Amino acid sequence: MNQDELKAQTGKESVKYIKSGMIVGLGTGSTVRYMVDELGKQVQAGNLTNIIGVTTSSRTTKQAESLGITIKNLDDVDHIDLTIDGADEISDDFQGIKGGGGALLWEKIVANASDKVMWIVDQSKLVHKLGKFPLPVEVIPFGSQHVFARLEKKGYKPSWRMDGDKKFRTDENNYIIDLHLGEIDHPAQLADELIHMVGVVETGLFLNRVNDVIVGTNEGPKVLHAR
Ligand SMILES: O=C(CO)[C@H](O)[C@H](O)COP(=O)(O)O
Repeated sequence: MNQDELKAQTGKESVKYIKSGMIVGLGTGSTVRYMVDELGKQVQAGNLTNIIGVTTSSRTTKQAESLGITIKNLDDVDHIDLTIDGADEISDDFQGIKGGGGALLWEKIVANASDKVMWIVDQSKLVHKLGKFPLPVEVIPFGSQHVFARLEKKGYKPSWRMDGDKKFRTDENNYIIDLHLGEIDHPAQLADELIHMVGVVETGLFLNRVNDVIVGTNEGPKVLHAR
């Protein structure tokens, strides 16, 4: 199976964990698109009822609403039962890098409000150590060139996330700086250092945040329990 077929497999499989009446966090990305498509089908068929979705990006909101899934703002619900989201890398000890799609800030806020978090990935996302995938760091535009320079001085090999010939803008109108780090030996220490840099809003390091992972493999979907 190619990567896209594996993404479709895990996306579809994850909908089996959604039950009628649930408030569901809907992630962002190409794997999540398959999950939202399948959820839409189940809602339209009447197999899943009273589902409320809380989205992690304007892109997912648009897709979910077009399929007839009821969407509420995070502040209009008191909790989320289950959030299903993609990931860019997952290490042996279930730490993750997210934000390849630029939605890391809302994704982390939604994950924090969730009773359970499930990541859906194809097998290529499983790594021994994090860091091959560039680490996204969301920064506010004001003074961001100085943040960039500081990251460069630290040897973190930053690059601006681009959208054509303009800097990419997140749903909060911020920029993303991607760090090309190579293997990250101490992710918690790095997350702590980055979040304390003035101007940094959030990082794509998702540490101790996932409960279950569904991996799309050639032998079918595999469920891994993180905690
Ligand atoms: O974190 C994300 C978006 O901000 C995505 O979940 C992550 O980039 C994985 O995307 P895809 O399923 O397209 O590979």
